[in-house]
Amino acid sequence: MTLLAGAFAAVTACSSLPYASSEASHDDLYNALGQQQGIALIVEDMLYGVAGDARINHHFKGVDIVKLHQLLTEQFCDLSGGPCNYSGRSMAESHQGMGVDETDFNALVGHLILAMEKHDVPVPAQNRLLARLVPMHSEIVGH
Ligand code: HEM
Repeated sequence: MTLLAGAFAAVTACSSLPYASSEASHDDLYNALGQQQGIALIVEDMLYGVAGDARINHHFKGVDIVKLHQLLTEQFCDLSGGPCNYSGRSMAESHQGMGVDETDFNALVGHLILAMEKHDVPVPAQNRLLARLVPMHSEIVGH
């Protein structure tokens, strides 16, 4: 298991903890990610990481990356308590038939972690965003 996958597994194991039980901490997370502009840069770097990763970039062949960047930015903004409403498809619908496995999932999350590191997002805030992605795992992997 890679270090990053291990880190994600640790987050998964802790996902029942009350990370963000109040609206205030939602807003804090949005701010810690650098608001709209910071999130857009994080998503951009994550997608560059994905594009350069031969383990997973075949999944993204032919995908409209500008649109994907816009939807991911909107989704993370929404999830972190920012002033956005995610307008894309459900995770189940958009990943249906893709055959995403555990390794693919951890690889993408690894690029997200690296992008957050690059933009100096504090580790507790990184973990809070990852914890909010955990419930999507079962809709994305194994379909
Ligand atoms: C935390 C994990 C993930 C999140 C939050 C996520 C989020 C999203 C979002 C918001 C979209 C846009 C939905 C739409 O088009 O309406 C999307 C599309 C897509 N995702 Fe993911 N995703 C995740 C993991 C993965 C993984 C692991 C892969 C493959 C390695 C993947 C491959 C794709 C592809 C190829 C599309 C474009 C689908 C299309 O345009 O038809 N995703 N994802």
